[in-house]
Amino acid sequence: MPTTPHHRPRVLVTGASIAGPTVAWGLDRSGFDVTLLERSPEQRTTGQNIDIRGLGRDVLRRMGLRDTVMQHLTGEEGTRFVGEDGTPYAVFPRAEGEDGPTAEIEILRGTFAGILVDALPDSIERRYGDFVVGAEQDDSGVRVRYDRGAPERFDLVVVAEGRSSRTRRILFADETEYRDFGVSIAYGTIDRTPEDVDHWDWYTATRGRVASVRPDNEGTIRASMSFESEPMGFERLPVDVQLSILRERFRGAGWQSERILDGFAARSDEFYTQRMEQVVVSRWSTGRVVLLGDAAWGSGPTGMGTTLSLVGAHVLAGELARELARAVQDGDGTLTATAVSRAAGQYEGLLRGYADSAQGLPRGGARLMHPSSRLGVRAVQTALRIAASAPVRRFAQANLLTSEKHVPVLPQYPTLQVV
Ligand SMILES: Cc1cc2nc3c(=O)[nH]c(=O)nc-3n(C[C@H](O)[C@H](O)[C@H](O)COP(=O)(O)OP(=O)(O)OC[C@H]3O[C@@H](n4cnc5c(N)ncnc54)[C@H](O)[C@@H]3O)c2cc1C
Repeated sequence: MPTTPHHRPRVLVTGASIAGPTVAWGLDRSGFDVTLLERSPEQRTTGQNIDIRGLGRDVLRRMGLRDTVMQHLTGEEGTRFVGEDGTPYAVFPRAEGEDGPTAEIEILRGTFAGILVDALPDSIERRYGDFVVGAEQDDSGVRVRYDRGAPERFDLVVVAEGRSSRTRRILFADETEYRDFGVSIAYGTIDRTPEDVDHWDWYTATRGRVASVRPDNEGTIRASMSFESEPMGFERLPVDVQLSILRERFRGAGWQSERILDGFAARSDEFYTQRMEQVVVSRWSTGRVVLLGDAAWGSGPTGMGTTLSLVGAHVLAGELARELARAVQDGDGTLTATAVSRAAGQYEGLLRGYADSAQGLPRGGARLMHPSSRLGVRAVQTALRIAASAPVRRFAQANLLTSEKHVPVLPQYPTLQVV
């Protein structure tokens, strides 16, 4: 259990979604004095289905949260690839311990972030509605400047601000590269009808267009539409312009396209778009500032972002806990810059290959799932039909449909285990 250090190093964690609360929880338990800062004025509750796979499940267990999470699943029973009339041609059922397109643990992002934040003890200071505008380091710490609040000093800053992290743009601009996958995606919530089923139904049309609908546990349907395109700033356009581009692009696409478009327009406050691109940062820390989660390795949607965030947060907290325990043993618990670098190096060493393999789609991979011709659509259908057939399914799920490779052995961190 945590020793009480003479000095509780002060840590600022920015971002209260998945990675931020998880690392904050672990650091607090290990003897750090944690402040969790979220830019949004209140906890963000939106977001669609996210998957928790593989090692992510182990982290949940260690945190004692698995049972709570299992009570809040979306209820998705599997994934069906369907033709224009809605008839499935390849089906991947959800199965315990198996990670197909529908993972064993599917939960709405806002629900999961809420569970993580609710698990935080009162000893963690939570602040909403401010963000970092600058950070200067010296031998003994980091001086952080905010948009609104007065500057403060910390021993360490963990940046868990998601894919478009502002603090990363300030401090890691030269180390960051963005890899474009050639696809834009639109997400929204639409009304549920009696015809809807509890499967994720996925439809591939010609001209690089894909649409899907999936159930949630709130009585609505989560829909998405993606299309192959050159980067054109679609994601930054006003919502009404995005909606009309999408309508034009999906004209004649068939299946439930018109229904989804109407649904997006009806609930435009829940409509948002995302470019499929991967953030690649050549190093995840600079001195006492460490990147974590989508801020460090984000791309999407690969189905692995949440798992990686859980695992990364657990490892980073665990490695910093080790360094703090050593600093307490050897002195007054003051965390030197060398100790922080050592922990950050261990964390990057364990996570880098895992994150790269999970987040980096094979070249052309996203485009392959968005064929342009009828022949291309038929080729995708054939590949999926084969992948869904027993006994290929188990192999495919382990090797093709999920890209979890270079999986590290999760070290044991005594302070991060409640059970
Ligand atoms: C609103 C929302 C909806 C999402 N919807 C989906 C989805 O439908 N499907 C899916 O697979 N993934 C979705 N994601 C992404 C998914 O949560 C991540 O891929 C994954 O869980 C990794 O989480 P993360 O904590 O690293 O980053 P994110 O989940 O992206 O969280 C980053 C957090 O940091 C906050 N933040 C941003 N900038 C700052 C700043 N400068 N200072 C302080 N805080 C800041 C954000 O408000 C957010 O709460 C969504 C994320 C968000 C924030």
